[in-house]
Amino acid sequence: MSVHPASPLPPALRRDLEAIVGRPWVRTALPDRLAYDNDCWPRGIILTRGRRLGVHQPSAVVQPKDEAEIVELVAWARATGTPIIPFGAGSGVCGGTVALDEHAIVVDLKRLDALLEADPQTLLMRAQPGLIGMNMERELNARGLTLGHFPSSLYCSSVGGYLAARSAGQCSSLYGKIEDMVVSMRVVDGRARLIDTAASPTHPWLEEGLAAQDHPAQITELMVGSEGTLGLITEATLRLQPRPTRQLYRGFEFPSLKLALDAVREMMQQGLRPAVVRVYDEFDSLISGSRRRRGRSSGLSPRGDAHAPSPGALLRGLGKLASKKARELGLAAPVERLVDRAQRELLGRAVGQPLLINRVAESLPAGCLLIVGFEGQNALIDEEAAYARSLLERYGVDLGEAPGRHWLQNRFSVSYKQSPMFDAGTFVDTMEVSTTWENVLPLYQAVRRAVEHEVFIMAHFSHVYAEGCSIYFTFAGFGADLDDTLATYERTWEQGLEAVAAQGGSIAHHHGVGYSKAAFTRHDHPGGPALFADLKARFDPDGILNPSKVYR
Ligand SMILES: Cc1cc2nc3c(=O)[nH]c(=O)nc-3n(C[C@H](O)[C@H](O)[C@H](O)COP(=O)(O)OP(=O)(O)OC[C@H]3O[C@@H](n4cnc5c(N)ncnc54)[C@H](O)[C@@H]3O)c2cc1C
Repeated sequence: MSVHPASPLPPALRRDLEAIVGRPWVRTALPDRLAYDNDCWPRGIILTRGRRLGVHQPSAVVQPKDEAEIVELVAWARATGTPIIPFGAGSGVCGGTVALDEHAIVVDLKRLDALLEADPQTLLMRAQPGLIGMNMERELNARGLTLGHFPSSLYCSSVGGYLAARSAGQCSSLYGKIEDMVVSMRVVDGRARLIDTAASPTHPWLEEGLAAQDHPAQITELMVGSEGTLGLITEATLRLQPRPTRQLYRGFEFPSLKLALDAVREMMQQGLRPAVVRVYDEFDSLISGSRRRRGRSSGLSPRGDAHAPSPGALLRGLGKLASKKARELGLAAPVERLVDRAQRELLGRAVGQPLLINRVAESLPAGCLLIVGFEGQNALIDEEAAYARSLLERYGVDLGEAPGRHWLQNRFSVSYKQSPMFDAGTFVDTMEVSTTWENVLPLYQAVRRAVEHEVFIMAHFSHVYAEGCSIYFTFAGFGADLDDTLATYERTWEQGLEAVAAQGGSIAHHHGVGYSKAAFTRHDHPGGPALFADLKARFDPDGILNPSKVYR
């Protein structure tokens, strides 16, 4: 392991930065730079576990305290040609905050963490970008309010990060994605101009012949999802909701994935608005324990949110699969016991046999689990939930409230259990794509076929709309050594995203693009590169803001 300990930031530039934000808020020591070497991009985690450190370390980490300091920082970066990477909480999973140039500085916005206003009358709030989601929710809840935005990373992600990456929370079917919640923003662009998208007559855009005050919403639209490439978000005004007093969550089981998806599609197209809809494919359902029979539903234990399965869950699932297969093959009890004894060893190797396991999982006559939840203030919710229940029972079996309650209680608990898998030399990652209903199953199959030789893969379907839904693939794999693991990881992403593009799906739904998917964005928007170049010329003519992200 060799890491260059000294920052390449020249002393004179360091002094400039100290003059802007104060000495304690400029960090150039190796441990500080290594702390920002990666966000939650699994490729970076593979590198770290393989002791290959410092690949993407910035030259400095700077923490401004307010908008004025951010304006000064951007002006300084323009003058010195220094790339700037905005940083919220670093929970992004696409390498959106990694430094690709050793002179880049990270601008960490966590000191701007105030909830400035939350008005129960207008149901609007103003927040600074560094406010962590869970802290915000606690403050709002104390006032009887909620934003309604619950990404699984709620405890470790920020308001600015949500807006910059077009995030989606678990309750997006009711409350929308973050772009549906934002009213306006304050942004410092790459020319060091402060843009208030609620617009003022003296807006600098007027000089360029663009009447910003006539198009405030459009500027907000451009900035949401721009992932720090067009501006640093310094404040946002967002719509609030009264905190729900009623939460009705249930589980259902369907004989096939197709029937589960048909049921959900009909529910959405009839105009029902559940807060949460999550259909798990056969293997994910098996891991979730959906194979219990009706009437024993109190023992069900669907996983919380599935950013990635824990190694235990994955191995238990593989174990269930092996025993089930043994029973189906009519193996006598002693043989089954033998299978059991061999299981641990076999399961350890199973992750190395992705094609075999993927195909066995496909041949299972397993059912599919659905978690569906309704939230609100009054009896209308009871009626909507009852109507949904009768609709869903035409396709599948009601498992009662227990699976729904269990999911609700554990919805933030699973996502943090990936480390042991990386420690064991395997990797786990997720690929969230989206498409319209007629293409959901073909896209699901196309991606499975494309990567089934490389990794073990399963999926759930959430963030549903009248016209389609997102597919959230979880995959796990490993290689003989670090380089082999990286090669498997990269082949999986490339083959997976090529399959998504060829099948006409969108390569991202809510994790953003970052660096990892930037080479594929052109598939989603054929005219995109030219449009993006035009936007860069307007907002960031020197290309200092988060270079090589979103498009490359
Ligand atoms: C366990 C886990 C679960 C997750 N679950 C979900 C989920 O359910 N839904 C979901 O949508 N995502 C999820 N994510 C992904 C991630 O949490 C989101 O992308 C989130 O929006 C990132 O917020 P952050 O504050 O951590 O941003 P960061 O990772 O710090 O930054 C993300 C991007 O936004 C830019 N950026 C950050 N702040 C600003 C700013 N103020 N101005 C301009 N640009 C900025 C960065 O440069 C970067 O490009 C999950 C991640 C993990 C690790």
